[in-house]
Amino acid sequence: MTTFNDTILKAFRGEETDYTPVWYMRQAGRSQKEYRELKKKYSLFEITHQPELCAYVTKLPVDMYNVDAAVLYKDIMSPLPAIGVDVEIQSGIGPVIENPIKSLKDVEKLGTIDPESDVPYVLETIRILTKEQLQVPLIGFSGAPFTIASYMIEGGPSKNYHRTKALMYSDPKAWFALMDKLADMTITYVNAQIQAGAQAIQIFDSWVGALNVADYRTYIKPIMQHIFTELRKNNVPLILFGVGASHLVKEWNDLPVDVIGLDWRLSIREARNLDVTKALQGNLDPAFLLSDWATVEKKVKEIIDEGKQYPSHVFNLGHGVTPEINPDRLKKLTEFIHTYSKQA
Ligand SMILES: O=C(O)CCc1c2[nH]c(c1CC(=O)O)Cc1[nH]c(c(CC(=O)O)c1CCC(=O)O)Cc1[nH]c(c(CC(=O)O)c1CCC(=O)O)Cc1[nH]c(c(CCC(=O)O)c1CC(=O)O)C2
Repeated sequence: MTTFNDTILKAFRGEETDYTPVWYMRQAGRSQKEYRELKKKYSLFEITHQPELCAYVTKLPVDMYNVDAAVLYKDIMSPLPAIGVDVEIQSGIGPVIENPIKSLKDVEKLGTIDPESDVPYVLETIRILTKEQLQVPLIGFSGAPFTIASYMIEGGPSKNYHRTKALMYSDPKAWFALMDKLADMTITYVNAQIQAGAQAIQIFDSWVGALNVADYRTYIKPIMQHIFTELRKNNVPLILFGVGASHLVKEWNDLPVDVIGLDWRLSIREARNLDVTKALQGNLDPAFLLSDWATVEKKVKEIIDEGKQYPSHVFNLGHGVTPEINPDRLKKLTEFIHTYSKQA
């Protein structure tokens, strides 16, 4: 019987580790053929509503790639039906919301989440994984208010978030009411994941990089401060991640988080030069995984070397695994990260 490997939790907490631990955003599903077979029969929501099946999908990459953590298979949209938002994931489009938020009146109609009755299957999946199946930590997650709000206001994926920003600028009352509702949802939902057994949490603020620093401070930072202050009471590591948000990393560094997740736009060295003091996670551009192996190796060594000069770094991609990435590549990459970082 193998023993529980908590290396990644140490790294999340800023402690030094024997090697650089690694997990990949969107490591579950996507490129795996076992998952694609399942997807012929079931939708994302159908999988996540069946705890045994969802646990299987979550654990698959841990077994296949030997990564140092599992990340729960579900979407950032998963808790929305509980607060009264009709969301559907449409193939080729992404999440689609029929009745977008337009005003304070719409915000006031939103309800609250009661995880034990609204999403019992999420909690059951976590229990199965952490009590029975995993020998590595399970990372739970939630979307952050800006990113979730962008889908709720735009009605689906967006390129420029114009409707979202227009509501934010023109109707602060509606905006802050929406932020408060989503902050409450996030806190309640994440607390329940932790109580069920999740050992670390990533908050995806994937699209907040669309805001400038001044607007981040006015419209978002106080809400994020509140969320992380509440979540911190659980004493599990907290990771904050966003895409195209290099200009915000100094703001993030002020928040009570343990780890900052970088995409590929800012190197680990550059982040340190900006006086970012938190543990860092990242940041191989997923595009490298479609390159020849020598090119991958060179870049990965560079990232590990930069991370090694500071006490803690968790390897990850700069954003999620894309469906066309060959699973063998992820297996080889994980092996290389483990071996090289032990020697470096
Ligand atoms: O697959 C896509 O990314 C396209 C559709 C899309 C989804 N959520 C979405 C998007 C992007 C958008 O349209 O804005 C919207 C979405 N989901 C998510 C994020 C956060 C992020 O990645 O920055 C975002 C926003 C940013 C982004 O698109 O990358 C997070 C997410 N979705 C999902 C997971 C779980 C997982 O992959 O294990 C996770 C998070 C955990 C992790 O990183 O591992 C799962 C998910 N969401 C979704 C799908 C496709 C399901 C289907 O086609 O039936 C799937 C499953 C799959 O990839 O096979 C739908």
